Amino acid sequence: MAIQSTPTPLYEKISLKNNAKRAVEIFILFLLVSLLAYRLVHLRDHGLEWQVALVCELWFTFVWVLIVSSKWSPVSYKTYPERVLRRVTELPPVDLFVTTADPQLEPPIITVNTVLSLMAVDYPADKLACYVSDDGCSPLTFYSLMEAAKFAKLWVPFCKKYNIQLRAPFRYFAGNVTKFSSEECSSEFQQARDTVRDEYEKLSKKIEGASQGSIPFDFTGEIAPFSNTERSNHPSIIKIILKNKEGCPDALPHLIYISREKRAKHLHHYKAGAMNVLTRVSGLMTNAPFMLNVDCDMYANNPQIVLHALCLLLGTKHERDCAFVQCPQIFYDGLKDDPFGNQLVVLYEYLVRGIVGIQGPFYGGTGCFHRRKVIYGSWPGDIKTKNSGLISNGELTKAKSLDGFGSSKQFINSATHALWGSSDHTKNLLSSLEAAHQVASCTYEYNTNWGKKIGWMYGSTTEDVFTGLAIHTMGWKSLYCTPNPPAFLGCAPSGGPTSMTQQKRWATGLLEVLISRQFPIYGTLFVQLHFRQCLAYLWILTWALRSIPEFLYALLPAYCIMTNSHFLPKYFITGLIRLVISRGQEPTILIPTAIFVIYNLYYSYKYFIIGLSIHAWWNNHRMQRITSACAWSFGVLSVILKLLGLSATIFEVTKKDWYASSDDISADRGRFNFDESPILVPGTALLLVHLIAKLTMLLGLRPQVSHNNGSGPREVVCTMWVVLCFWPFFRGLCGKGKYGIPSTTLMKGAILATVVVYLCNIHKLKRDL
Ligand SMILES: O=c1ccn([C@@H]2O[C@H](COP(=O)(O)OP(=O)(O)O[C@H]3O[C@H](CO)[C@@H](O)[C@H](O)[C@H]3O)[C@@H](O)[C@H]2O)c(=O)[nH]1
Ligand SMILES: [Mn+2]
Repeated sequence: MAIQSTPTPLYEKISLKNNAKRAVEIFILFLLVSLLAYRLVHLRDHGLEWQVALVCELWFTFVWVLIVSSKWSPVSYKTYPERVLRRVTELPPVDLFVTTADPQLEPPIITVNTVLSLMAVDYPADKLACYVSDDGCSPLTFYSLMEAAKFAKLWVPFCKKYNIQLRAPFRYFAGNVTKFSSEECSSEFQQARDTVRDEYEKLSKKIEGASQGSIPFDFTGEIAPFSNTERSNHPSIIKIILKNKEGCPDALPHLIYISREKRAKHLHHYKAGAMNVLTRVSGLMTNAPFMLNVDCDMYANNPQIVLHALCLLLGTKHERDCAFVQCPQIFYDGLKDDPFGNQLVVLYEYLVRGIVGIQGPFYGGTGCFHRRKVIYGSWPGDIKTKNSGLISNGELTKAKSLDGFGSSKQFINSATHALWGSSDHTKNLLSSLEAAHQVASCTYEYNTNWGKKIGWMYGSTTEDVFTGLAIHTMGWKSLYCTPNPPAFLGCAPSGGPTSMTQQKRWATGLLEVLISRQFPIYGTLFVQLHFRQCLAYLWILTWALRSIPEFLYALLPAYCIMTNSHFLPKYFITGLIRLVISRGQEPTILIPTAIFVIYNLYYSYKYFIIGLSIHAWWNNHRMQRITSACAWSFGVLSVILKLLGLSATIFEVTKKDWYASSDDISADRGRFNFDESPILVPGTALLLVHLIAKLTMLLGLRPQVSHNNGSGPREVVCTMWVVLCFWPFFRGLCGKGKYGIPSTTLMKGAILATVVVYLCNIHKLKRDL
């Protein structure tokens, strides 16, 4: 692709100022340090409570330092797609990847909509190829895609002709579009719209019928390869569903279905494995220098997104400044005030925008445009020196190519082409089919660098952060693309077990990265990872570990009430009042109070300035405590089990809810729900412990201690706070059906709570003796 030289850049970098916030952050840090100092000085006069509190607070300070230092360079980019069209003499090809894994958890109609939205983006169709990876090996998914391809012949021209903005049909037809352009009011348009709508309804009925089994597959014709296949035991199936008519930019892009070979004895590495197969097969078939990857539920919401991303990919002076372009994860039909705290708005607005000014956003697994050569393991310096250790004289050396890229000669040729633009590469879909089957086989990666130095990294259930970290460690930068309307929209998991399982997978995967060969501190000391980028990575990679101090800290007030002791400096509340009245009697109580107040004010202020409500802040704060206690603690557990060799970590696919119409959405959708999975036990137990503590206090069952040395209003306020944070569980105690905590979970929680209460009392007795 040649870029004509013109002075107008394709994007504009906007640095956002936030000096006031910095001042508050430094102030809180100062307070935290003072609290720690106070604790240290008085540690000898107090017991276990103070030691535990000190360790937890040390940890919180560390986490605070990490987050504060890494989000101080907030940057935004404004992109100008029309300039790409003007400046670039020839638009580069882009390969589009969609992954799906389970037709039950991920209804094919969702995948179909994502695929349709991608096929309809504003970009010459002969430059696009859409690859769908199906890890479920499902005839249903394949059938749905074939039907979708027929519908696409109507849908794509319709969108382009009338410049429709929403190109995922289910959203377009569900939306109550109120504003029509003059063209859209014409009767011709209305007629076209009605036809397309009827066809879409037919399509969704067909897919629905097939999902419910009312259309039996006869396993003949195109579907024949699916007969006698099992999900985890089948040969590779690669089907060209649609083929772009050679060089016809107004037709449809290629659409290719891939179900890689799976055999029981061979590891398949979940999504990372699927991405690597997609990379290889697309390398053979189209070999585009850029690749977009989305989850099956993330449809393209901005039809110009490919152009926006190209502004950044082609606009930087040096390629090393943009290894990949990440768009934020945004969700459609987001519930009001984010009751499950999973819309990630503040995370993206603050932390991610902050690190954009350092080395760039983390790779988030979806909504990301990659440079193919970066995925092939090339280093930023290779651009100049053409020497990556894998390559000599622009050709892959024979010995190295074998353990690097695998044994397919055709693929190695295509990789050479992708890396250096040399060597012949035929881009013929049909002629590459045989080689495509070879590279999609489950043995292809043996003795190669796939998953180690090339492609998506293996060994973590968050292959995305792992792969992004590897790229940043090599010294590449990444850029953040936030066009308006948002680039991609996806489906947020519902609250309760689904959301917890997702968080558990994230915490597990991140911890796996932390203990992997990509340890960020090593990357900073010996490779090219920037120091503050390393801090940002540490912040996210230690999510799971945070559950331990948080759990203990949450237990402390209950422990103190039951044993009639205290963990906060004396006169927490009364002292404050006395301080105000008589000025300066007990300055120490100011420290924890100020930290608590400022921390919460500061966080709620963040929500406030990006236009979210205080309620949204509270929901997020509360869910953060629940997630930490339930999901993240299980993350630690699963990594420990993995280290002990007792069980492997697995990628559990998140269930995607499908609502055919807005009438299906129940009013209780924002209510936390429960099932019998053990992940909800820690939260239940924590709540029970606090309720027991309150009860012992009310019934006067606590041991007596000398005046002023026991627990007081400060601990009571703290338990109240914990109970408020775990309010969904409290409601679950008396809820019914899926909104109530099932009796088995309650039983397990009660046993755990009893153990904790018992241990507290034993400890107290020992101390008194
Ligand atoms: O064996 C598998 C498992 C999953 N997937 C696909 O991976 C994607 C993400 O799975 P999902 O269950 O939706 O996970 P989320 O937690 O919603 O995904 C986030 O977190 C993942 C890492 O944990 C990233 O891979 C995702 O891109 C990111 O959106 C989906 O398209 C799946 O179809 C596969 O292709 N093969
Ligand atoms: Mn998802």
